[in-house]
Amino acid sequence: MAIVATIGHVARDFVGKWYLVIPVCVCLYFLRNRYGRGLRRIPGPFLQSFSMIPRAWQVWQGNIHQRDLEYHQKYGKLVRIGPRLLSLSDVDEINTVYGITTKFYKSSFYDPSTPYDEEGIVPDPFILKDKMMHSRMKRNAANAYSLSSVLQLEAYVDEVEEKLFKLLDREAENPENVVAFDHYLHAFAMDTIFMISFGKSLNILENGDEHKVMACFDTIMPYMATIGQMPWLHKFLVGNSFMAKLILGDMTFETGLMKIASSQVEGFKKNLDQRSEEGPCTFTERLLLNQKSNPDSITERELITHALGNITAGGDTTSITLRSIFYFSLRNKESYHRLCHEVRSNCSLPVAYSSAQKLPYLNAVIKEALRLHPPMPIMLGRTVPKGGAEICGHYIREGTEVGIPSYVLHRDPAIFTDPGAWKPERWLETETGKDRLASMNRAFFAFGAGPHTCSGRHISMMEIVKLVPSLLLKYDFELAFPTRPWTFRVSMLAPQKGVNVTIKKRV
Ligand code: HEM
Repeated sequence: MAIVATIGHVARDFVGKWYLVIPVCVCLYFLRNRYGRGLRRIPGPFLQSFSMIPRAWQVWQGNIHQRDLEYHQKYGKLVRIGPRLLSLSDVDEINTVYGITTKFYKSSFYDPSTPYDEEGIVPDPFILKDKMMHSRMKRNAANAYSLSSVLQLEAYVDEVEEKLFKLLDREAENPENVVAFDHYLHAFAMDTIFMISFGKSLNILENGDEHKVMACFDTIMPYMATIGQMPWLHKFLVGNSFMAKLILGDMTFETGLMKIASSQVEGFKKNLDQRSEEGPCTFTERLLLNQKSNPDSITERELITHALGNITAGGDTTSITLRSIFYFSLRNKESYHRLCHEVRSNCSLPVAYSSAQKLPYLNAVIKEALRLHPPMPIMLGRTVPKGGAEICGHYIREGTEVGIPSYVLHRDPAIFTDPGAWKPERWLETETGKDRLASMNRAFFAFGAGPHTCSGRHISMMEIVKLVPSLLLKYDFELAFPTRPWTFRVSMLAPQKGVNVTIKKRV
């Protein structure tokens, strides 16, 4: 009786203090987050287990790669970084989370990256949670990304390279000129990927960003990464057409870009009879040929989605890698000279992919650039499937989000000795040994892994393997401000600024 009376008193007091209802509910919600998600025993920063707000704020600040690295150094391989969010840095768990047969699926982190059109969600493989649909789409475009198709795209890359060389020749007229190389490499990569995909350059190199493609990515990437931490907010922001206009203004590149893309596709369709599988074919023509031989395999909407997806996924990532290659090797003179020596003794202009791809040190430099500064350094979120899963010796409930940040995994000192240092030679079997190289390759995560692994990696490698030797054959480079480090802000990607060089023409 006494207990009932006490409860009655508390309830009456509480009803009188109605203004406490909201704070009490919020506190209960935070406590449930902290203690009711089955992750209580997993170490991590204390505050972050109560709410996703601190994590979202950290991502917005742009240095989440550094924070995650510090957390893993302090707490170990498995860190709780949100109420239902775990960061993993364990090469042995790549297969569990990302492997070919895994049941883990893309988490809601990708929701703010989802494109919509008048028919609803655009089926972009990058964001698809539906595994059946994802594998169907990927299968039907696989030959367009294959190595043999990529070899047919070389001529398109050469055309954009010529434009770049003309501009750099002009810059080199005065060897004292400070050249914004980061911008040139970015414009080159955007023009090339559009050219490969649609057979026409965006011509950013010559005309600047008139379609606002780069500006749009610069705005949307931090949004995607930040709101990806609290994806339910997306429908009130860019997921809402009124708010999207307010936030993005006229920076939706899709209209201008779609116009060019659609007119190129119409042109290709008219001339498709003159094209054959043997090529040369642009990416879009290859998909149109697939459609012609099996009309049910790919719809027009999917075809455009694949091709426009290349622009979103392939322009910034490739230019980030190019910048890293030049920045790191120019800061390490010995490495730069070794690279120049290899290229200049084995290649001639115009550089063919088939010959340059055999250069061991060039390949090591590219891999080290992707290790030290992975273009997509953040955690690639996946949701634990029905029934839960065992990760790093812990049982993790279904619905929990987990993921590996490549920036952290690539700095695991147990796998990479002196992990913060630029050492391309670590990737040479002659200098590292077979076993160690195999374990490093297992931990190389710049392109992701499993069914969602990067579709365009061969395309990107072809561009890089052709361009870097061509530039080194034509010019001598030096950093304009050798003691001034580059800057970068991490969101979905990690685009750098401040890669300024001086250029001397050689040939
Ligand atoms: C150095 C350059 C590149 C890097 C480091 C890179 C990195 C990545 C990563 C990490 C993923 C996996 C994302 C995830 O699991 O959530 C991915 C997916 C993807 N990438 Fe790349 N990428 C590069 C270049 C390209 C290029 C040039 C293209 C297009 C031609 C491209 C097209 C794609 C596509 C379509 C996906 C989605 C694949 C899927 O989910 O099935 N990427 N990329």
